[in-house]
Amino acid sequence: MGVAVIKLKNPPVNSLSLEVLTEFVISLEKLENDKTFRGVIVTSDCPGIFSAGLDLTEMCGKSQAHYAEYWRAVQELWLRLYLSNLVLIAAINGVSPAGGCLMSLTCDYRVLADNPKYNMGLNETLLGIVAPSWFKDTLVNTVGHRTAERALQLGLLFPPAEALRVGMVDQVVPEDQVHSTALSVMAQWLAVPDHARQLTKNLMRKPTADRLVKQRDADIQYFLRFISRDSIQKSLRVYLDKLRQKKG
Ligand SMILES: CCCCCC/C=C/CC(=O)SCCNC(=O)CCNC(=O)[C@H](O)C(C)(C)COP(=O)(O)OP(=O)(O)OC[C@H]1O[C@@H](n2cnc3c(N)ncnc32)[C@H](O)[C@@H]1OP(=O)(O)O
Repeated sequence: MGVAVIKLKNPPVNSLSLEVLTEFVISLEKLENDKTFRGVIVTSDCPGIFSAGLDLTEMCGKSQAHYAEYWRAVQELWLRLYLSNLVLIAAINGVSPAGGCLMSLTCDYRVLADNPKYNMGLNETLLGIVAPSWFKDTLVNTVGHRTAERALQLGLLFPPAEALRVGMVDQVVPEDQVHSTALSVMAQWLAVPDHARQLTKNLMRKPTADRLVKQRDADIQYFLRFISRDSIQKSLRVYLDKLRQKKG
């Protein structure tokens, strides 16, 4: 039925490095241009981890030019996913904090494996950083304003039952059924004529996407100022050190 599977593979945690973002955009572009494909299942090849989100090492101790290039790539992937003409279904087979969660929120439907470890949410505040307005918009459009406000301020990571309750995911299923469920949901979405579904998706999402499109450069400048602050760099370093020391 013309369904591709994109399996994120950047061990150990599928962090969204510049290379991963760039490759993802290229893969999507190819699929969008190949009329034999009408849908994509986005999933992970890393056991227990859908994606650890943006690659913190790309945002720490690098040059301004690097931060700008990185942030443009983050914007690009979000825009491509959010406005994709393809049906996108996230088969979430692992934990998905921050950018990992965002990626799934851009999809049309989310199936999450029922494992209490597989938390998801936008936890940026816990790192001492702030989710950009378009991250916030994506969450608000999915779970509503009040739930998003509380989740964003507290940096909440929701276990599967909670994620389902607040509408962050559409279905929670046993781990071994995530892929088959995504496939059967895909069949349902593909039963709708493409042009009508695509125009409707665009109608729902374009106003949100346009807000970023109209101010992409300003958004990059804001990111540069924010990420270059000593206090933010320090917060990121402390957070990364904590992650690294966990093993020791
Ligand atoms: C104005 C605009 C402001 C911009 C704001 C930008 C917004 C940010 C969005 C983001 O996505 S920030 C990233 C947020 N991500 C997280 O908080 C997740 C952090 N990671 C974890 O919680 C855990 O690693 C995990 C995903 C639950 C997996 O746990 P596990 O025990 O399996 O693995 P670890 O031992 O913790 O990690 C292995 C290895 O990977 C490194 N690592 C983990 N996450 C990241 C990451 N996001 N980026 C880069 N590297 C990461 C971790 O340090 C370990 O490294 P080594 O010790 O092996 O060197």
